[in-house]
Parts: sequence; structure tokens; C-alpha cells
Amino acid sequence: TFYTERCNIMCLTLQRTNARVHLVRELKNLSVIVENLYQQKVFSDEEVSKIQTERDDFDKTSKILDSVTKKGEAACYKFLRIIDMTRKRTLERASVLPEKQSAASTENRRFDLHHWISCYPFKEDTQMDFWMANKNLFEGNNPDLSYTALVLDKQGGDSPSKIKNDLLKTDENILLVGKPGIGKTALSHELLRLWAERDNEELDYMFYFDMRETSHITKAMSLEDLLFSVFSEPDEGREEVLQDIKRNSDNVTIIFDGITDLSSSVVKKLVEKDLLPDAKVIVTCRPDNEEDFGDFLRVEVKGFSEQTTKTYLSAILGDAQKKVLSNLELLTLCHVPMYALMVAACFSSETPEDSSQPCSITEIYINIVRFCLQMNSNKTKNIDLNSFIENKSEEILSLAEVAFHATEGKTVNLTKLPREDSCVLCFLKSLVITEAITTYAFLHYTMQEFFAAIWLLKNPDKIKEVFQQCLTTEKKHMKHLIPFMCRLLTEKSPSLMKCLISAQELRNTSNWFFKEMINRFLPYLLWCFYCICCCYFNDL
Ligand SMILES: Nc1ncnc2c1ncn2[C@@H]1O[C@H](COP(=O)(O)OP(=O)(O)OP(=O)(O)O)[C@@H](O)[C@H]1O
Repeated sequence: TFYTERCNIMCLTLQRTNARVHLVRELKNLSVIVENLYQQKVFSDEEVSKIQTERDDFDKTSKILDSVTKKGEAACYKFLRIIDMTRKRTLERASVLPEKQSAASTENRRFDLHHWISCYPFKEDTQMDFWMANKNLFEGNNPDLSYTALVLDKQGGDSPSKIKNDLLKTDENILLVGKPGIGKTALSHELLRLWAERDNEELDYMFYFDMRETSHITKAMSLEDLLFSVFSEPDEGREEVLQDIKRNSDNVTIIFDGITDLSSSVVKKLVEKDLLPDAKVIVTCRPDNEEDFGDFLRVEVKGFSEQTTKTYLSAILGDAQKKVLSNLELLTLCHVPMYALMVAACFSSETPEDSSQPCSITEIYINIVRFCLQMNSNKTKNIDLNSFIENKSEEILSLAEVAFHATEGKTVNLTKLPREDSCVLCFLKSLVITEAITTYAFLHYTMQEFFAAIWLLKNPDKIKEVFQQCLTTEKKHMKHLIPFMCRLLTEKSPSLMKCLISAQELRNTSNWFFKEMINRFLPYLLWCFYCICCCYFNDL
């Protein structure tokens, strides 16, 4: 009864000429109001389009008010609640009046819409979603098997959920740093989910950019292009939304996930606070890229603790976890969630007792690649896995070539796609770039790096060039291929390479590879060692 009475009063109040006159004059950011009315099913698609065709803001506001009041009490209630929750943006404050006032302006001062709105006790408010929230990002995340081993440099020892909440609440810029596959992307998705689910009455914005998926970010772009070309652009009021973002930059959080450099001028300006000075910026990167973010709050992502690793394996493998627990090297590697996932996948299927178990990162990748191909080869009856891989070597190496070029270009978007019936599709996922463009990417970026290393070994004349690239600022990310190559060149089982590249070719490469690598990197390693010693003794 209380609700109905309150709605009746609202409907009447909204119709009162006094309030209406002021609303028509003072409502702004109409697109925010219309979008929220649409989300709350007060307006249909058709009604939204009609409002958008109105000539100017005055006509638009009149149309909104007319439509809402015609719909009755419940609609009026929702409308006023939206204004209440977004009033910082949608309701102009009456300006301070000069000494001499006309009769109308005196009336303006007497009637304070902010006060008027705040008289309504909106009790059952829920969180208001703004159209920027991309809900798809949160699908498939596993928030609870999480960050027991995550350490905040400044707050070690806190619980995972406290850490995540603190990360969300702090006004400081944040640098999430950690080795490949450790869970930086997963953590940034978690922050997005928490942001979208929290109870917050303020209208605010959060933007997420996967720096590898959206390679067009690296080209010079304006703030407007950056914000609206990756996310769905508002149907109308683009300029209005942009101005709101600029004026209220303290309500904006931007995540740049997987950053390797600041070659994009718009990203650089955002990181350096030349654009949106009060926005909070969250960056994720691998340890070799952190030097550009010295004044950020550094948070190291450390993966699973021993206990979490065991819980994870037990949840996925049940009794079969014993096979992993008995292999200490493998268990240790599984603190990296990416490796834990792949190990769990491989061990989830029946393996003969005497089959070799992976003991290094590359072996985990060899196993998962063989495992996926095994699944695929089961469709081809009576053929053993090695023969299957040999038969498909052309397709596999062609994917490896695409992987190499994508890695060199710091992107996950694969330009050349495999045939629709290709066995290598099992390593890929489709990636929606825009509504019109869909492409393919590897299931994980580290898998792409693994395939890139395979291609290099098939094309050894390129290896020296890559060694050189590793020492440059722009291409130093290529160094992640080297550990893969080292292991792939050894003859230890399980071998994937002998099915793809002849033993003689591999021997020819390994004859010079290790010597060349030491010559190239030893001076650099010695220099690093010297620097570490200096720091250590200075600290003492
Ligand atoms: N807390 C977690 N709980 C369960 N699985 C996780 C967790 N964190 C990461 N993973 C798994 O590990 C995979 C790799 O994680 P993620 O992509 O976040 O690593 P990353 O640190 O961003 O790697 P890279 O530096 O290569 O980009 C994820 O796809 C997910 O399957």
C-alpha cells in the first residue's frame, strides 16, 4: 500500500506544471535517462527511436516526461528513481543567482529539483547498469578457486576477497604484474565482475581493453575512438557521454590488459594522466614490461598456493590427482593456473601407467597439444597418434607460421584461418572483433607462443634475428619463445617435434643454437647479475 501511495503521489507530482517546467529546463544527459528507462523496460525500442528523432533537447525531454506520465505510477516511480540515482549527471544544479532577479528566476531558486527528488525515500534501489558494462566478459570465470597466493606488495596477508575489494576501491593506479599464465587477465575480469555486481548508486564507468585483441588501439586514435570503437557505441548522445566522462573522470576506471609498451599515444596519455586526469588506470603486464609504470601501486599476482593447487586438482581430477601429487616437479609447476588447467585436462583422460609425465613447462604444452590432437585423431579409426601428427604436419606447421607472425605483431588476432575441417581448430577460439568482424585466436596467448617456437625451429635461419629482437625494447616480448625452443630441441620424450621436423634438421639446429644463445645473452645475464649484486650489497 505504501508503495502504491507513494507512486500515486509521484505521478501527480510529475504532472504538476511546476515540477515539469523545471524538469524540462534542467534535465541533461538525456541518453543516460532514456537508456536506463529502456533497461528497466519502461520504454520499448520503438519509443526510444521516437525520442531520438525529436528535434532538440527541449522536445526530447517533453517527450520523455509525456510518455512516462502516460504510463502511470510505476513508470513515474522508476523515472524519478533513475533521476535520483544519476542526479550528479542528469540534473543541472540551479546556478547561484545574481542580485537582480526576474520573477521567473526567483521561482527557479525557490524550486530546487535536487531537494524535491531527495524527498522520495527510494528504498529498494538496485544497482543501475550502464550500457558500458560488457557482461559477456564474466562468463566462465571461477571466482572462488582464486587468489590465496596473490600478494599485494603493500598488503600481504589479506584474504583474497579483501584484496580484490581493496583493488576496486583504491583511487591509486594499479599495476598487476606476474609471469605468463599466472592469472592477471582472470583477476582483471574478476574486478570487472565485482564492479558490475556491486551496490552502487553512483553512475560510473569501467572500460576493459585486451591490448592483444584490440591491436587497432596501437594505432594513433583519439579518446573518443578508443572508448567507443571497442565498446558498443551509444546510439545517440555520443558527445554527451564523452563530455560526461571528461567532466567526471574521477568516476572512470580503465583496464589495459596485457600491455607491452606505450606506443599508442592515446594509451600513453591516459596512463600519464594527460587525458582524464582523475581516472583510475589498471594495467596488467608480464615482469619484463613494468618499467613504464613506476608510480603505480604494484601488485604481484603469484598464482595458486600449494593448498589451492591441491583443491583445484582434486576438484577436477578426483582420485586421479594422485598421479600429479606424486610428481613433485609437476605439482610445483601447477601453482601457475594455466599449467594446472592443462595438466588437469591431460590427466582427466585415462593414460597408461607407464606413460611419461611432464616435468617442465614445455612438456606440459607438448602434452596438451598431443592430447587435443589425440581427441581429433579418434575420429580417424586405426591410426596411431604419431602417424596422425605426421599426416597433418602441413596443417600444424601452417598454424605455427600464423602464430609466429601474430606474436611478432603483438596480437592474438590470426590473419590466415585454417580450413573449416582442419584438425588444428581444436587449439583456437573465435574472437568477435566487431559485430561484423569475427576472427580466430589461440585458446591462450601462451599456446600461441608455443606454436610460434615450433615454427622458428622449422625455419632456423630466422632464429638469430629473433635473438636480436629479444634485446630490443620494441620486440623483447619475443624472448618468451626461447625457453620453448630449448626444450623442443632436446631429444627427451615425449617428443612432438620428430613428427613435424626431421631428426637431422633438429640436430643441425641444436649444433649451433645453444652456443649462439649463450654468446648473445651471457653478457646481458652477467650485467643483470652484477646489478642485482650491487642492489643487494647497497641494501646491506
Ligand atoms: N584464479 C583462477 N582460478 C582458476 N583458473 C584460473 C585462475 N586464474 C587463471 N586461471 C586459468 O589460467 C588461465 C590463464 O590465466 P590468465 O590468462 O589470466 O593469465 P595471464 O597472467 O593473463 O597470462 P599472460 O601473461 O600470458 O597474458 C585462464 O585462462 C584460466 O583458465
